[in-house]
Amino acid sequence: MGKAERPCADHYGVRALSGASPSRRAAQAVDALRHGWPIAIAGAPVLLPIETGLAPQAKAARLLISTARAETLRLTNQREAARGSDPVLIRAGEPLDLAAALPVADPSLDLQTPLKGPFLAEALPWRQEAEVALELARIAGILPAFMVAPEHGGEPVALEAGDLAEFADPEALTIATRARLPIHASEHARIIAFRSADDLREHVALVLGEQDSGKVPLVRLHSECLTGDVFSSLKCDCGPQLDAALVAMADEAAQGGWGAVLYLRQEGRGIGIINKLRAYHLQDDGHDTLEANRRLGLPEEARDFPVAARMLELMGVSAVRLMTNNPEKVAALEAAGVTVTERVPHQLPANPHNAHYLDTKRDKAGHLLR
Ligand SMILES: Nc1nc2c(ncn2[C@@H]2O[C@H](COP(=O)(O)OP(=O)(O)OP(=O)(O)O)[C@@H](O)[C@H]2O)c(=O)[nH]1
Ligand SMILES: [Zn+2]
Repeated sequence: MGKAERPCADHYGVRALSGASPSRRAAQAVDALRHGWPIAIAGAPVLLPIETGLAPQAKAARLLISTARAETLRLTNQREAARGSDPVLIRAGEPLDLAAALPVADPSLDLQTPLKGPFLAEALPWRQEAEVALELARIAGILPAFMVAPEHGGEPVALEAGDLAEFADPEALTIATRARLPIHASEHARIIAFRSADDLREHVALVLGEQDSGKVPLVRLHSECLTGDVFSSLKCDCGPQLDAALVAMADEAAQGGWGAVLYLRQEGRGIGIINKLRAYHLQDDGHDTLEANRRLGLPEEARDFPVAARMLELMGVSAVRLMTNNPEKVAALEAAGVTVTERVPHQLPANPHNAHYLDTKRDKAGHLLR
């Protein structure tokens, strides 16, 4: 990279960090990306998010995208990096503004907008920092694509690559409050709300039955699905699974046991509602649920199950009977120190709109579905 192209070259890699704690710096970086402001990860050039970028004068010849996106643009091949969410540095023939860079980031523009190529893939000496940048974009719910060292990109928020681990640390989670919550399945349900200082996603647990019964509870980890949970979307099985889990727990409570639904704010397997809806658009073009995430340059699975283990710990639960068809959930809870005494299958009837989705979960994601 030529020195003249680096704004603030004197500070490259040694940008002054604020006095904030590491997890707060990561939170500020997520906030910055969501707002369209640049970030500066120590050891890497300034990065401006292409989707949200608020810098009309910004221009850059280099862009940071994901492997999957680079494959679509025919800039790399699968052998170079196995995961679609791995970072790739590309260079355009001439500097691009944000409008010209957007089609590089957004697969929904593939057909309607010609790319300002040609692009060349370049060596990426700051790979770890680039991985952190793409992960911060995922957490912010934006497309994982950046202008690299843009001119006129604006004042960046500084952080270190290691700050992300502190931000994601489940130990930061605490119980914020509890309340009685009569629900359709049980008039005696209770709700517990959790939060952590920097990660703004607030998880909740719904508890049915008496915890002091001494029985191992029936537990369901339910990942947020706005479309399925609220609008009863037929594209997935989330809504019926949630309803059936609550009914099963009410039955359990009626028999002297108890159950808990942990409602995890990890919409779209962790990519956020907007990127999930982008994935739905790609699914309408024939891609399956995993390919669609990949084409967006996002992980196929980005949920954080250790946070669920932490919720159980805060509730005083060390062993569960887990309602799931997903062996990864069992493995993740056990890895985080929770004993899973039994996996309770949780399969609901398919419909014409979700049959292919369920087949993909069974055939490609290893879910134990018949
Ligand atoms: N990215 C993406 N997320 C989806 C899609 N369909 C459902 N989801 C999300 O997937 C999550 C539910 O995960 P599933 O894979 O259906 O089920 P699971 O929780 O892993 O497994 P079970 O415990 O067996 O139900 C929710 O966060 C949904 O929002 C999709 O097509 N794309
Ligand atoms: Zn769903």
